[in-house]
Amino acid sequence: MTKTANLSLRALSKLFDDTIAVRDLSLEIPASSYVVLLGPSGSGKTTLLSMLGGFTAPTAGTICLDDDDITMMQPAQRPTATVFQDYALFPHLSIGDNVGFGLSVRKVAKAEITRRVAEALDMVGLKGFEKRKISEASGGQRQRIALARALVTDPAILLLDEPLGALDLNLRRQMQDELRALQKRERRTFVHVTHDQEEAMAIADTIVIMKDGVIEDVGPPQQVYSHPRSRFSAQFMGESNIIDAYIANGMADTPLGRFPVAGKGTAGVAMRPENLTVTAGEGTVSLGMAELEDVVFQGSFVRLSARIGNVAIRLRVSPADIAGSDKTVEVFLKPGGAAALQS
Ligand SMILES: Nc1ncnc2c1ncn2[C@@H]1O[C@H](COP(=O)(O)OP(=O)(O)OP(=O)(O)O)[C@@H](O)[C@H]1O
Repeated sequence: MTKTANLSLRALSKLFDDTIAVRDLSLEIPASSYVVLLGPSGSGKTTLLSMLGGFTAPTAGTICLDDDDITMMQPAQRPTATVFQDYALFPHLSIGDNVGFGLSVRKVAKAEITRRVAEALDMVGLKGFEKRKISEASGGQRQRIALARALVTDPAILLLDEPLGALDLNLRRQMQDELRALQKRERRTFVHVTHDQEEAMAIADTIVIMKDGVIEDVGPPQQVYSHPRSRFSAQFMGESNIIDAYIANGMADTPLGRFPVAGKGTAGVAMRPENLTVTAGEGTVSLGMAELEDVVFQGSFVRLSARIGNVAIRLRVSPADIAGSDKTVEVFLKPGGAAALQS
């Protein structure tokens, strides 16, 4: 059985000279979960991952695995393994020797290394590849070899720093599915850094959105997407219409009228383009007449840019919905389509 443990980050901070890379960050990561750290460049994702892996010492705060404080433990001593963005494979060693490297360094017996390398290669779909050369491996295979090399040490926590950054889009999607399936099968915790919000939504159990070294939003993909905590989170997770509002008792008064909102914020309202429509239906609320400014066909859907008075909005509708419509359309909010923002 795979070892697995709850990870607790408590008031973690990291200062580099006068830069605060991570600021008083606390987070509970339950055992066996897939966590994705998402955020723009410079938001502190890599620094946080590096503190989890033991490569960067926190300036303050603690990292605990269940009841063990591992904050100051050396990388090789802690039950973590890291897959680096560039994979850091040794080109002159065989695939098997690359995967077994960490075990040889730890002086594990040869027969056991052979067995565990075979197991790790099997986990990533490269059974029997031990003797092949790294130079013969494709981009996707290199990615899997790097994964196997991390998994061979039997880590409770696997840390992945932009693991799919070097792959083209199709392979990236395939590897996203494989990573998620591997994590579910192995039941280890994966902490995966990316700045790609689609990747985060495709694989995470929990998305942690970072900005300026702090957690801006956290939760399951559906929640972070449909009920973003802040304007930044709403915009970072894809297109969103954000409007000012006075919110009380689940109702928002806005320049587009009064309608129900979900969530407990008071700082504004976010509406995803797919939650606005040009056809009335059960439970829809009219937001008024809009002037269409741009119509872009994208195959299965159409993107509309429009203006209701002086409020610019974006909609995503089905091609049939706007067939034959003229420059002016009535815009409706779908039920549950507006989320209240906390900041
Ligand atoms: N070794 C270092 N020395 C000085 N400043 C650093 C160091 N490492 C990171 N920083 C700074 O800390 C902040 C956070 O950087 P970090 O690399 O953790 O962000 P990131 O979210 O991983 O960004 P990216 O997506 O570009 O990798 C940035 O302002 C960065 O310049």
